[in-house]
Amino acid sequence: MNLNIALLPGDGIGPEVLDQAVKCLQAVEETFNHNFTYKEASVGAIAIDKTGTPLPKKTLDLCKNADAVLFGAIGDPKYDNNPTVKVRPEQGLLQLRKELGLYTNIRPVKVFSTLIEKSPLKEEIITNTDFTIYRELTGGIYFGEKKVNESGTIASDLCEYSEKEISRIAHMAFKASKNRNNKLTLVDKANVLESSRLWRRVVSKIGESYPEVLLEFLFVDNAAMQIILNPSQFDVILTENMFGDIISDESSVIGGSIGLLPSASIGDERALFEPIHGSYPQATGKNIANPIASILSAAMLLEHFGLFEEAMSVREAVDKSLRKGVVTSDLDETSKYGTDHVGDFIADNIVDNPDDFNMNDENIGLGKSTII
Ligand SMILES: NC(=O)c1ccc[n+]([C@@H]2O[C@H](COP(=O)([O-])OP(=O)(O)OC[C@H]3O[C@@H](n4cnc5c(N)ncnc54)[C@H](O)[C@@H]3O)[C@@H](O)[C@H]2O)c1
Ligand SMILES: CC(C)[C@H](C(=O)O)[C@@H](O)C(=O)O
Ligand SMILES: [Mg+2]
Repeated sequence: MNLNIALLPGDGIGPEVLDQAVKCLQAVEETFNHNFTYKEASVGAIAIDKTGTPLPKKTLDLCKNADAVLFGAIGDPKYDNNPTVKVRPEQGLLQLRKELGLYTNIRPVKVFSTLIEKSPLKEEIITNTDFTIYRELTGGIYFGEKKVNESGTIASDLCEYSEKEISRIAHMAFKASKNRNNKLTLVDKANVLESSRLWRRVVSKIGESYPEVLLEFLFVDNAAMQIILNPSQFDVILTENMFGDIISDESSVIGGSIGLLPSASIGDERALFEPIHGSYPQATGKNIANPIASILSAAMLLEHFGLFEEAMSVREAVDKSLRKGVVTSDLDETSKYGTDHVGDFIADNIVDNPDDFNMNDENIGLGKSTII
């Protein structure tokens, strides 16, 4: 298959982890005889430094003309620590999501059996954790009208949703539940927020067309607790933009490190793949960031284009690195391996062995296809 992939390394550890994902895609190309082309462009703080804007037109055009975007991370302390600054790196990512119409963000959460003892939670709580968060990505409080009064003493962010915005991701989430364990949990704050009540009405109505899927509702404050108390009760979680952002970082704790969690952002025409973590500025240039979230995001990219064996070969290589202890220091304080060692190991272990592939192998961390 020919694929034209836009690479947006971004800031902080973004370039380091993205390099490892590209190495793995190149290994897939060689092993499975595909032809991917990569074109790189700047985004985030580095783009502001170069051009004054976090999403230069050149970058947006590259993404629009690509089959898919592979994204590193954005963000820089010089903006994080300055609330008065007007142009921010994060605006680049938000604008990109909006411009590409990436309304569904899929964040799979699963525990690798080899890492159970790395989790701060007890084994009996986290065993069998396997759920996917469907986070709405182009609406809600992130994109509503923002206001500050003249004296700068009152500020507001509007949280607005339309029926259309809710229904398009709801269908995606119901279909995903059908392919998994037929359970969908809508996480909201319908006891307080009008927008959440609209979510409940729209999702309940759509649920009538998916009678095999058990639809449950959970307030977000309770959900935050349940995810830690009893994560195996969840199958697919559907939620709005900001709640999804927060509960996905929380969920990453279950598996032992946020450096393991990938994501896919899907629209009707375009798709972008990125780790859920940020630019982890403290680690920039130190070769210590975990590249697995980025590598698994590349695996989700492969699945998106129907390259399931290829994606599985990447997942198996990731699993092997975990089993052999070729991991970064977030997973093993005594580890002598850096970001690039882990990336090299995984890329070197990408092999075409579909006969050995076994979905039920408990060593396979993210065994199931995560994208419908
Ligand atoms: N999608 C994105 O690009 C994205 C996501 C979140 C935050 N951000 C931005 O990143 C910057 C830093 O934000 P933050 O510190 O709140 O979040 P962060 O995700 O960058 O880091 C939080 C903590 O998670 C851990 N971590 C993150 N990535 C890791 C990796 N690959 N390997 C090992 N450990 C890892 C580290 O302990 C780190 O201190 C901010 O500017 C923020 O706006 C960007
Ligand atoms: C950087 C920020 C805009 C982004 C978000 O809040 O969506 C990040 O936290 C994420 O989870 O991708
Ligand atoms: Mg986030």
